[in-house]
Amino acid sequence: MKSNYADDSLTLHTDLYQINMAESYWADGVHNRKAVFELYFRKLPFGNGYAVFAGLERILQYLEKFHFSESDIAFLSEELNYKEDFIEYLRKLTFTGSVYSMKEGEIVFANEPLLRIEAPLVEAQLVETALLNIVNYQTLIATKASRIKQIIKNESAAEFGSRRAQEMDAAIWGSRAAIIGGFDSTSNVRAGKLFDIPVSGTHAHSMVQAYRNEYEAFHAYAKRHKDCVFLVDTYNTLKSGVPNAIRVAKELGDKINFVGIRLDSGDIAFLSKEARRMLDEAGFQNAKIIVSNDLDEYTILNLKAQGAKVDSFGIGTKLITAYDQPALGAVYKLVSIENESGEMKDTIKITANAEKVSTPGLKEVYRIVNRENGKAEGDYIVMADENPQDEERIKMFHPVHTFISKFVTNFEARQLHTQVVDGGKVVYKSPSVQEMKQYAADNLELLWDEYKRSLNPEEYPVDLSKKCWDNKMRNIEEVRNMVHDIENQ
Ligand SMILES: Nc1ncnc2c1ncn2[C@@H]1O[C@H](COP(=O)(O)OP(=O)(O)OP(=O)(O)O)[C@@H](O)[C@H]1O
Ligand SMILES: O=P(O)(O)OC[C@H]1O[C@H](OP(=O)(O)OP(=O)(O)O)[C@H](O)[C@@H]1O
Ligand SMILES: O=C(O)c1cccnc1
Repeated sequence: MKSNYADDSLTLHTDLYQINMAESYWADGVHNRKAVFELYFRKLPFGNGYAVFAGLERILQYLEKFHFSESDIAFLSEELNYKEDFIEYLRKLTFTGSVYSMKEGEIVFANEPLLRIEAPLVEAQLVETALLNIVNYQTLIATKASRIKQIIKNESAAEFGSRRAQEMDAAIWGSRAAIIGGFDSTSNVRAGKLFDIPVSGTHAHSMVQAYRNEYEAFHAYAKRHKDCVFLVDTYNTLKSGVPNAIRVAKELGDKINFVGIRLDSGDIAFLSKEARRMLDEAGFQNAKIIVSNDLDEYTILNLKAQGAKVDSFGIGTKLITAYDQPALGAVYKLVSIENESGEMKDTIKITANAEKVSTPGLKEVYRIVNRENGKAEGDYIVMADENPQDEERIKMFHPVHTFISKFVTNFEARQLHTQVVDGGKVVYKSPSVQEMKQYAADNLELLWDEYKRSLNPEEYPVDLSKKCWDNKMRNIEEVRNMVHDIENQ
């Protein structure tokens, strides 16, 4: 590493092109035009029917501290040769905009804004990379954790992934995201300290190997630890590990709290059933069986189908690396910008793929909850000056296949965005991580089971209001006309 900069900041944690665009905006005098960007993803990960939003707390920390430090400025000026006048401008730059966001733990879907940034163009542009980086990872892991927990259901889930995470930041923030998604504990001690989340752990094969003798190793562990989980698969699970665990537990009696055993290899279904029988026969009906070894929602579902006797699952690699889908693919799109006369004008990004066309304008997202059954009918995106709660009956229709529609009455429209930053000041206090976890669990209750199943879930409706849809069509038409005019020039 070149140097340990004492004043290193996260402000340069951006793509070079953001700074290049910032320079052009500034030189052209449009940098302070008010811009509105939305952050959203287009497709749910893992084939899941919903996602769990996470990342806001780190975004707030980042935005609050957003400024170019002396060493940042020196790098831009001396190494990247930005001109002095622009450098002087950057020196004083902070984030002065406003941010509206989903709460962490919110159940979210494709094509709805998770965050809305309203800020001077240059500021909103410069923060894009970091915001996407944070939300893409944390939301992905919270979603994977929730998906796994949906299969686990009542048994406990421990996050064991630090050694396999994509470096240290991912381990720490991934542990936190796992708890938000429904996990009960993490093995990462620093995550426990930073986020006040439960830490849990057993011991590794190395301890048994170090003593060579399994029985002695368990004894040594029990000498210093009241709560004991013995890892029983170092030599032979059923012939040595489980008998040694039982022997030590019997010998030490009340001196320890024999929590149980951990299985980490072999046929977990078979071994767990046999181990359960042996523990029960020895009088340890309350001893728990913890299992680990490359687990994910698929293996866990399969183990359950085989009647495996498991009380707790330890899950590392496949959770923390989002093994089967390593990127969420959230994007950050400009939806409205101030023109030279100070009016806000919608902007749109068009592609040949109808699903990828952005939805222009300043918008709000509501969750439409049926008052009769307490279940969500879908999410409803409206223009900012609309309030669905003022209406008696709303028509919800699919934004691409518009013939798919339904009328909803007797509903509650819950606004999903909260203002979290106002004029550069953070105005939101993050709840505890445990509260976020509870919030996610409570909000999952709003969904019919059909949206929550892990295989081929039903598509949850995320619809546009008529006004929002008309506005989108008008913008598409305007762009078409513009392209047509250029073609005919
Ligand atoms: N009964 C089972 N049904 C389905 N999958 C299982 C079952 N038991 C174990 N598995 C899974 O099979 C995969 C392969 O386990 P494998 O047998 O290769 O591990 P191992 O060789 O015993 O242990 P190690 O990790 O030390 O190599 C793991 O993901 C494990 O969780
Ligand atoms: O399997 P994961 O879901 O990633 O969970 C974490 C794994 O980390 C530990 O073993 P380690 O990887 O150190 O060695 P092992 O694979 O040889 O058991 C532990 O015993 C788990 O198997
Ligand atoms: O505590 C454990 O058993 C543990 C922690 C991290 C990785 N594997 C296992």
